[in-house]
Amino acid sequence: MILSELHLHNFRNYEDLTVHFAPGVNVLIGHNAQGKTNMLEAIYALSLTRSHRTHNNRELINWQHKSATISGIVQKTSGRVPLELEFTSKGKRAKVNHLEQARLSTYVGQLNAILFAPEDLSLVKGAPALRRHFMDMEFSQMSSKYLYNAGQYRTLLRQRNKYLKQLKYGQQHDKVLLGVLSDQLAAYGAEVIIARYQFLQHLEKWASQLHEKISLNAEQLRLDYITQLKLNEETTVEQAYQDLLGLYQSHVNWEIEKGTTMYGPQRDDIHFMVNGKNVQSFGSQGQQRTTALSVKLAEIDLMKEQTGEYPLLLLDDVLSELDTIRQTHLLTAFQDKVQTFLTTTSLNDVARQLIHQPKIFEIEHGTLSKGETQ
Ligand SMILES: Nc1ncnc2c1ncn2[C@@H]1O[C@H](COP(=O)(O)OP(=O)(O)OP(=O)(O)O)[C@@H](O)[C@H]1O
Repeated sequence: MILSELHLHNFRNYEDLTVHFAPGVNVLIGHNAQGKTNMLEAIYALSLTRSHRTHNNRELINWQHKSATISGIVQKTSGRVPLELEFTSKGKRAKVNHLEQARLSTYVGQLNAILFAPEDLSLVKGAPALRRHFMDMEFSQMSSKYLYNAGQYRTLLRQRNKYLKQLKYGQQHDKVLLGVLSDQLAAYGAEVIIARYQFLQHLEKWASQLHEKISLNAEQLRLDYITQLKLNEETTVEQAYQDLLGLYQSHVNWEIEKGTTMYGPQRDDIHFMVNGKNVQSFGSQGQQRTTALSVKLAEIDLMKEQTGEYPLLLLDDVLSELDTIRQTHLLTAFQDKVQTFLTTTSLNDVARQLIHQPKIFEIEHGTLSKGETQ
């Protein structure tokens, strides 16, 4: 898919902007704090209805105004789809083909984008919450069912945790309601766990091929989904539900003592195994980077496999962080198939010879000089 045009109105430091992108590589160049990341953030938000760097929508609205709009035209094999998102202090509204969507889960998936920023290099060595967030963001784009189940799970988890705290401090005594919450939580939790397990298996298939290439055939990558349930390829959602419910039922007193939910997908993790060893604990920094890169790039193939369309690739200032082999991989593997947006402060950081006919935009104080094809 291709984002052919983007309009920003009072989004961050952009007051009014219309930009036409090239189907190939778009380079956004500018000094620090001019609006390069803001533009990638706008594209990412148009895809997922939320920013990759803040949960607070208010931050997306220009300081002088009360609402912000991002809109754009997506070209897919099935046709042209206009998308629009409006952020106000009260919330957000999403439109597909000019029709407002009652549920965000019917909006997400219209435009798919993979964002790769320097902080993604810590996908491997960072905290487990980062990897869970990664799974949620990526799998939600591929499956509205996953998006819905994960959202329901989060809401119920908050309710159950609150209730467990009330039981702990004697503000509630009735365990029947806890049983009801446990049952519902186990049902959504099982859906999330099984979907993550299955998506990770597909992701592993693509990531291991890429990892082998980038490491020049020296390394084999495996992705292990770490969960409290015992899973195999035959495990059904129903079995996972029974197992998770069983854990809640048999540890009810411990959970009340802790005042929080101790079981479920909010405790899961991914282990990245390189040549059989966990690269988080035993890998060099280079191996961790290669792993993060392979996994991120693998999502492109996975999305194509799951949705029939290549996503957009958003590269926020990552080229300067990668050595020549990894840069070459990043730029050569996908640029003829995938519309790419990359930000940089200087073209010296970009191996220009690797990019075929980039369209270059200079960004200064939230305005854009006309894009030129080089
Ligand atoms: N809500 C907002 N309203 C107006 N301006 C904003 C808002 N949020 C951020 N900005 C401005 O946007 C600019 C930052 O833009 P951005 O994060 O895109 O920088 P960048 O060009 O990617 O720079 P770097 O190369 O340092 O990452 C800053 O000048 C900041 O003051």
